[in-house]
Amino acid sequence: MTTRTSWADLAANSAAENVGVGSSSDSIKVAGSTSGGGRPAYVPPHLRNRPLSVDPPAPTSSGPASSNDRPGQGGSSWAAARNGYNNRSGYGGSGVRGWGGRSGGWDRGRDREVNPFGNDDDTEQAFSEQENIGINFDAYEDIPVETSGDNVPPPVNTFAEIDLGEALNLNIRRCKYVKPTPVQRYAIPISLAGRDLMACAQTGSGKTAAFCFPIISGIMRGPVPQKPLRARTVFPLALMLSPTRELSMQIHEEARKFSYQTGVKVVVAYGGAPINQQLRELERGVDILVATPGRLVDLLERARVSLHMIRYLALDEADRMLDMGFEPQIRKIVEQMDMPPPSVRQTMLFSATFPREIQRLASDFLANYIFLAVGRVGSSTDLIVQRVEFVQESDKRSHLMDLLHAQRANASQGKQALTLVFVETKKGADSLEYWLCMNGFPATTIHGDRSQQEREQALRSFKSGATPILVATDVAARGLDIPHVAHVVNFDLPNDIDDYVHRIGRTGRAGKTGLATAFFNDNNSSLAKSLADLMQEANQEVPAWLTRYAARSFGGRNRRPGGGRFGSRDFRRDSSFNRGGSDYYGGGNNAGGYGGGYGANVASSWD
Ligand SMILES: Nc1ncnc2c1ncn2[C@@H]1O[C@H](COP(=O)(O)OP(=O)(O)OP(=O)(O)O)[C@@H](O)[C@H]1O
Repeated sequence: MTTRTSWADLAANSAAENVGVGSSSDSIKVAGSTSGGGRPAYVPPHLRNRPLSVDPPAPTSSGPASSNDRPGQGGSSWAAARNGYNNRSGYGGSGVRGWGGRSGGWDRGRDREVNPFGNDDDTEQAFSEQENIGINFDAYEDIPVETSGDNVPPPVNTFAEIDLGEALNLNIRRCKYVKPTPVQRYAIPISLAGRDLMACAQTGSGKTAAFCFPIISGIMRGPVPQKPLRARTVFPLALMLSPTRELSMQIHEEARKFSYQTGVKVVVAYGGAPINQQLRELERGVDILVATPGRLVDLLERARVSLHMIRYLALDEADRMLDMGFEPQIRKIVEQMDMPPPSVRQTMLFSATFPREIQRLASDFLANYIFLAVGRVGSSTDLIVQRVEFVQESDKRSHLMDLLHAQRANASQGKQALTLVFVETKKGADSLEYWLCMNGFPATTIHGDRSQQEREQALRSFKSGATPILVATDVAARGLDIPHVAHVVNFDLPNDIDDYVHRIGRTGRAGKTGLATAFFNDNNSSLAKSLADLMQEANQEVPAWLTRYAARSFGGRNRRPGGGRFGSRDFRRDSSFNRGGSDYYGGGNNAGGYGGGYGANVASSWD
């Protein structure tokens, strides 16, 4: 067992970076709005945000306008993007429309667009010193990057190099994003060039913006959609799928910020919330639909949503979406409804982990795609200090209590960092929450047996610091971006190393440091090898007893073949794939390379 003193120091450091909770920060909202009542007609993006007059929008008269803002003009990067798009879709020819005045609101001014930055005022004041300003992106500077595929577009170093358009650039500034993260540097130019993408980058490294920016920009500049007239059916242009309700809500919130005053309308649909409210919101117009698979299938079966006009498909947490639980639903949505085929739409898959067998499945959804790995595929970021402690089942509670007491003792006055505790079962979550509360540690839970309202309330309460401990099952393991989580405790370790990677990734986000503690015992021996390997790769101290466990175990599901920095790289580069004329990817020999970027850290393609 490791010493407490060193843990306490770590906890204090991590907490010091993450303190500040106490404001009523609350970025998760219930979908939809009840205002409005009537059902206004769909207004395409190019007609929205225009003054009420029927005159065409005046071209910008001053300043270096981007091509996004000039009707009929295409900057070079956009020209490339549309070429890619037109090649695949045949939608071209109807003329790319420029963007006009951006005053006014939705629906020709009938409906005001709510400012998604408006509610953040408190949060801004409380956190502005700690958040995106001065983020330590230097931490990512020498991160290894690998790309493979045909003619990979070069990365950019700044947002200014990418012509995303004035309105989107303004929103990027409102978000206080000063420069792109490594995954954004590579993924955005690739997507803007119209290419399909399978991207793997570490937790908390900005993947959401990496797929949102090109989609929003693409819709703003795309041809005017000729949407079929079908009563009560809506035709989104982009679909973003994610595995959990809370993650879909979060993506929706982010996408709404990025698309504020661009005229691109984002709507979310997820289970557990009243469908009528979501239907009303959809009827008011939708360009980007963010959804969980189950609720989307429901909407498709009711013929309230058609995927016929989809130009962009993004799967967040793509490996999770294609594992056994979700794959049938995803196949139904992508292959058996009316979505255009891979060669017509543009598809982007993102995750921090991409097991080889899932890459193989995923390749069914992609056409001539580029594989991008930022950091080792499936690795954790070394911004997270990882500790593993040997704790018998019966000692777990008292051990957790010791950790929490140490953390409390080290917390700076009146300010408490957030702690996320992962357990295996829903019952276990409830019981641990009760016990913590009984012992003077305010806690709440999130798991699949709670109502959606309770889940949302729990997250709100945790985020605001009112209940600084959240006991969760894997429903909170992926994607959730909760500022100020200083400590993730794996009270029960997961069976799969990839789940461990996602869980600990709830801390140490966007350049900040974090701490992750795992309780290990004989029940977890099948995880020993992969855990020890992962920790070693992230330059963590591996306890001698864990190395002994690892030496004894055979790994099974969690064995990572290949080892090394790019142990789980693009599966198309496997020798078994390239032999025997596999039909997964036609052209292993003609793939172009990429030179440049991070110099020695960039692996060349198809080597
Ligand atoms: N260019 C940027 N500059 C500053 N902050 C950024 C930038 N891009 C993203 N962020 C912030 O980084 C945080 C993490 O981003 P995001 O949630 O997209 O990570 P992720 O890679 O999707 O993580 P996960 O794998 O856990 O889903 C968010 O708070 C986001 O606002």
